[in-house]
Amino acid sequence: MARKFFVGGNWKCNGTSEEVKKIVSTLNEGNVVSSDIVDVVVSPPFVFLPLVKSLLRSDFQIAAQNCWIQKGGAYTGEISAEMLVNLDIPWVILGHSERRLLLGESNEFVGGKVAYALSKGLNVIACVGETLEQRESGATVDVVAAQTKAIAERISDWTNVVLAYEPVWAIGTGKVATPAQAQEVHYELRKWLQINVSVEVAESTRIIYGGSVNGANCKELAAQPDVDGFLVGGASLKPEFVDIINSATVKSSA
Ligand SMILES: O=C(CO)COP(=O)(O)O
Repeated sequence: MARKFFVGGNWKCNGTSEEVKKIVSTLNEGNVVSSDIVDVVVSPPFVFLPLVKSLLRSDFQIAAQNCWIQKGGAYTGEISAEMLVNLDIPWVILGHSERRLLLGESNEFVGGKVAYALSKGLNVIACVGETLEQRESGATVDVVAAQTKAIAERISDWTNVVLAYEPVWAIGTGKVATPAQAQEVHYELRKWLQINVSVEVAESTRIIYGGSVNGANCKELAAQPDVDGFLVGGASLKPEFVDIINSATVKSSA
């Protein structure tokens, strides 16, 4: 069965309520392809989740950018999976490289978060990716495999997981991976899933690419056989996000 194209917009730590309203109205007016061929999920900062939920078109979904590894409680500054469920937020991004690198989230910690979020009924966009140094030393596949393994060891059902390959050197740098570079790592990740999880999970799990995706480069990336969509940062705050969503047609017309 074909994997449904998936486009996530990670707004990161950006925006005022006025700006958020503007972004949402641009999306609401956007002429996008049918939700039969693409899942669109936008991820505002926590404080804007209710606002975005109240305004956003009903064919788009919402993700939080993180959640805690276990049940809520005395964890100052954290947001629990239970709270997201309570607010009817269906998705969460976990293991983003900005959290891994700036806040020291380990592979095991991210794996634990993915397992806990899934156990509470959330859908997870789980991020993996290598640094420039790791790429230059030839460690890319080992790094993303280790990150994926820490997740795979803790979960038994991949149905509600989207895997996002985001090479750190391509994030926010304007230095996008070439379609061949993205395809190579996506292929390796799928092979890893096939060998270490199952053929079915490898075939059905969406592996999306993130790192300087924009309206101009999305189509060529989308044409790669193992690229099932995108996780977009900077360009998800701009009108061109609509063009990125519509790159789903590259797949449906293939
Ligand atoms: O980190 C990203 C999405 O999660 C990618 O960010 P940019 O698209 O701004 O490079």
